[in-house]
Amino acid sequence: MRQHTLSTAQQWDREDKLATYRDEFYILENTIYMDGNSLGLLSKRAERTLLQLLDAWKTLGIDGWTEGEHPWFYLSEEVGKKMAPLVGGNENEVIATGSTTTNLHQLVATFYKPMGNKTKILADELNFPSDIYALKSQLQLKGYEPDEHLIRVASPDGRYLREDDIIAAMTEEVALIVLPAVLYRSGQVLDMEKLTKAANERNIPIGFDLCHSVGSVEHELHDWGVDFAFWCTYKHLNGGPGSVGGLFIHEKQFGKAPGLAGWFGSKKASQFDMAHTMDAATDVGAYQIGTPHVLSLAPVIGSLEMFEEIGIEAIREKSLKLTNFMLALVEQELAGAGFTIGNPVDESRGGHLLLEHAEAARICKALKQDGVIPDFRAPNGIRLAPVALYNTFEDVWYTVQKLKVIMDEKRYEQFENKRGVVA
Ligand SMILES: Cc1ncc(COP(=O)(O)O)c(C=O)c1O
Ligand SMILES: Nc1ccccc1C(=O)C[C@H](N)C(=O)O
Repeated sequence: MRQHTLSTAQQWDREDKLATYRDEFYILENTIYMDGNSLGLLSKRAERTLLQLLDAWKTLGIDGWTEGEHPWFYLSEEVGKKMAPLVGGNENEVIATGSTTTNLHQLVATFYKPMGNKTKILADELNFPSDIYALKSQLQLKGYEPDEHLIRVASPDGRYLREDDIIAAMTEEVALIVLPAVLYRSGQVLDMEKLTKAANERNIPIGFDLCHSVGSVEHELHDWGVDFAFWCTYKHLNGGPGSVGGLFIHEKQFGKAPGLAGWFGSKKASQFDMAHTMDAATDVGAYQIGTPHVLSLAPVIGSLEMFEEIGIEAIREKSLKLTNFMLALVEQELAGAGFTIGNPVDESRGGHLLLEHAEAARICKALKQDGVIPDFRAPNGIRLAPVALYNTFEDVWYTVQKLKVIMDEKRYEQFENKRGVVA
């Protein structure tokens, strides 16, 4: 295998067509940031649009809803249109609203229609806990025992899921399917097209959690026939802590009454008629509930400009090159250090890698002390996400070099092998 050196990284940085975007971000001083899959960094454009919206509040007051550069009343739809290419949706199929978990509640409340023996929700045992909590509580609301009615497809190895196992679980009893697009730990990308085809053939509504895939991998939700999807904008989309989430509804489902109704789901023209009979929007807009969190949406406007300029294909291409490089370096520099690669080594992975190690919690602490920000996921995972928009190949090189020193010198031993509060 070809031996990589620092000059390989420098050469690739010189050739990188996206290199200039790094200057658009606030790069933390003396830090290599590898945690864009939990919280992406602030860009100057995101800061600009946040300040613009604050200024609209300052100078326009209530009229900010309909005036100014980004009138707040139409913002959720406008940002939705800008996200549509990232998920492969039509413009009227995507909206910026809510948060991942609240959107999932809305979607299950809308699409889960148990009838007769068809009462089960199909999920998987590796999904993010919040999704599982939401699904269980929705079952409970309908009077079903979650342990009996939530099917969680098993993983053969605790890392990956097999699409064929999921398809085999799509039985007559299943009323709804909710799956991740990219697994939050292993980074596996599920074959959404294949799963959707199988679900459509069985007439079971299927939806995906795109938290770890949006802004990092390509999707064709409309063409695949996916019924719904939901995601956050604070990871790969760099929208900031708690930024507003995203929601996709396939047009074949338009007209379905939202399970959780609220006045922002009304047609724009009739919302302020204040009638007690809701005149719901005819597209994805119907699934909004209340007043949008405008200031948490504001940074997303600026951030998405970059995605629009570059296109997701070029982002995915660089992301894969970065993670391929990191994988090659792990193999070259860290053999014998006790790491297990916990992500797919082929390209069926999203934008992050997972290194497993019994000492992972304290290795993460040692990395942080050395200026590299990873995140730890219990019980033994180190997630590293070199982000196409702002990380360099040199960042990847130094991350692995620092890890090598930490392992060679056992520098992690000065820390307790216990996780921090959030990472
Ligand atoms: C896959 C996945 N689903 C759901 C969530 C929960 O999202 P939120 O807290 O924005 O509702 C997260 C991360 O927090 C996640 O990674
Ligand atoms: N929302 C957060 C708030 C605080 C700290 C982390 C998060 C994350 O999003 C973690 C992420 N969902 C994960 O895949 O682990």
